[in-house]
Amino acid sequence: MASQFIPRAVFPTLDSLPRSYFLGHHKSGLSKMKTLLSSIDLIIECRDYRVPLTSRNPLFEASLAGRERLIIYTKRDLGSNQKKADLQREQIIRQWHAPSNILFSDHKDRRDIRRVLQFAREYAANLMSLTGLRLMVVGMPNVGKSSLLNALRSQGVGKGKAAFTGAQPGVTRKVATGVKIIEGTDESEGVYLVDTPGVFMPYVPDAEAMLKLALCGSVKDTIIPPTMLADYLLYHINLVSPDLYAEYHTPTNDIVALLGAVAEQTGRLQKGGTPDVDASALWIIQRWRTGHFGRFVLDEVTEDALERKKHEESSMVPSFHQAKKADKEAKRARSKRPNITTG
Ligand SMILES: Nc1nc2c(ncn2[C@@H]2O[C@H](COP(=O)(O)OP(=O)(O)OP(=O)(O)O)[C@@H](O)[C@H]2O)c(=O)[nH]1
Repeated sequence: MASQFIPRAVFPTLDSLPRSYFLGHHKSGLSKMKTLLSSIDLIIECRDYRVPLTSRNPLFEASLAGRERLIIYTKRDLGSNQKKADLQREQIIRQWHAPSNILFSDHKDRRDIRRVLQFAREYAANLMSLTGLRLMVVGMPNVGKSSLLNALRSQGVGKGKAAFTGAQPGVTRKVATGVKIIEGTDESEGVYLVDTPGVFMPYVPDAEAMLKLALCGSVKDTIIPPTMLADYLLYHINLVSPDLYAEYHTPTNDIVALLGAVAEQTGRLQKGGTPDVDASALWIIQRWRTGHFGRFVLDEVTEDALERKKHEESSMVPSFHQAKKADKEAKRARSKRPNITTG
């Protein structure tokens, strides 16, 4: 009888992983956002549906505090199968934010985009501003801010793309000028949305959070070794169902074996026919980011987990200076150790 497959219950993360990705344009973008605040009526903060807790950036709390916010959990289509468990999770997230408004979105779903537009329309009507409503969209890198802006503009005023989007973080580098997403009426000028560059947090508290953010594409794919990231993905896939990669391999916790099989079957081979493990790892990761190998959430979303997160955050918001120092120390420690390999 074949032995039963047992997925890993925990993923062993390394303390020496980089925990910072706070770049120059993140810092300057955030300063610019602060200077614009007085002309902004409402902030739309995007967070990634697959990491609802981990993609909350404490920098936005500190810098945009006191401003009214609509939180939109983006990329819902990549984390939800629209099953009962998904709806329950969304309910927990709603309760977490109550009484604030939150929405979930898939930028290609017209109903989701209509809900955001409806919210903006009602907000504008309540404000009764003659000069129109100005919104600013903020969020971590690659969370889908520019895609949301384009979708709102397309559906709201029937116009084409106003912002570049891309699969890697950092496509938007500067705070843009507002683009119209809802036409004005005789009484007002309409609704404008300002796009901003993604801003990463100064320091990521634990190594696993960094792996989650990297897997969702918030940091460049060169920051974490691809094999390690693919291994982290395999750990999650196995918790959902190893059937998700059945066309490549039988259930396994061995990332090198899976990547070898993927390399063979997709032709990712180096000279001499050896498997190109890094290229295969990046391929699997990119496939997951486009909805293959399962749609699931990486954070544990339970009432207890939310409480724990709140507690953690209240006891720790390191300054940029502290974060840089901690990152330098981690880099020094890394350079003294042998290369990181997995499997
Ligand atoms: N499946 C899916 N993909 C999305 C969604 N929203 C955005 N994306 C994809 O995510 C990637 C990043 O989207 P962007 O809109 O460029 O993200 P951004 O937040 O503006 O990125 P920065 O330039 O780093 O600030 C692109 O490949 C988009 O196609 C969504 O709702 N569902």
